[in-house]
Amino acid sequence: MYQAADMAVWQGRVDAEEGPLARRWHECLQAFHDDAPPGTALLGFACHAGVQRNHGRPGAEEGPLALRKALANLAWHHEGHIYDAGNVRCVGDALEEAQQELGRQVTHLLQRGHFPLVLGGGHEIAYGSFLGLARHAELQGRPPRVGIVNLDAHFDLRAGERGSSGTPFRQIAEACAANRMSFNYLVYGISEPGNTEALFHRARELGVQWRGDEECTRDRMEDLLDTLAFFADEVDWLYLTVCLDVLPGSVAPGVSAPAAYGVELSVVEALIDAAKATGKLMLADIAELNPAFDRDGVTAKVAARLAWRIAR
Ligand SMILES: N=CN[C@@H](CCC(=O)O)C(=O)O
Ligand SMILES: [Mn+2]
Ligand SMILES: [Mn+2]
Repeated sequence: MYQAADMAVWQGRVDAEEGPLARRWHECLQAFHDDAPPGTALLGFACHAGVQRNHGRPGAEEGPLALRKALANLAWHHEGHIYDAGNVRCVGDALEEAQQELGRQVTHLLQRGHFPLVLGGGHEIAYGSFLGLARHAELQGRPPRVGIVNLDAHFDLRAGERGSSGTPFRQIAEACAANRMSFNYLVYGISEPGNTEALFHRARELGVQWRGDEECTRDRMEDLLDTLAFFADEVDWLYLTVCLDVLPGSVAPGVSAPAAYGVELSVVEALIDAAKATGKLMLADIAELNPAFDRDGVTAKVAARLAWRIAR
């Protein structure tokens, strides 16, 4: 179900005596409308049905609201327009409908020249985001080669009849095969204890590229960035998806499955910057923010910092 933006959420401190350079997001963000000039469009995906189906800890349906509240007070260092394009809300267990609706909204934003930044929501967000990008490609009349860059402790390539937060990239792989699109998937931060051998096998079968959490360190940055650059060279468009459980549990406790090890924030930010620097980034989302398990709002703040950086 789609809900238009509730601009009452965008509240915070006003430093009026400092003039226009002291503005914050809540003062600059605009409600999306169909004739809005191209900009970054925030779209919430209020959903944890996939997390529930995946036996995780529910709470991520409140993620978009917590993320907006954390973004509201951040300093505005941005050029251009940023819009709140509302929420897609999952009703009960109607995950498939919610993903289809998310896809429609993402396509709508892309067709009008915007950069959609989708705020989750469980990682089931990825299937809906991708559907939107794939439909946009179809409407453009040429199927581009799309590369998916996932920052995540998990492959999320699980098998099974029903979709969940553990299956989106396997579903995307199947959708690509059905539409004669290549499946190009690169994951940074894979935890070996957090993914079964079956998942590593599936990743190999599908030609997935990955770097483990222990490899995603500052002293290996050159390799990490080279890998991203080679990957980006082979595709026309990039879709960046950030699963907050890629970060150490001490940095991001407010997720369904906090990481024992995790990738440090500075590495995550460098990878985000590198994805942006390719000039091919069409779409991004931030998944798994779960305010019910957050500590002092710190995970929401980290998620907001990443959204801030993506939008910059
Ligand atoms: N989106 C999360 N997916 C993970 C969750 C792992 C866990 O709950 O421990 C997965 O299915 O592997
Ligand atoms: Mn994960
Ligand atoms: Mn994930």
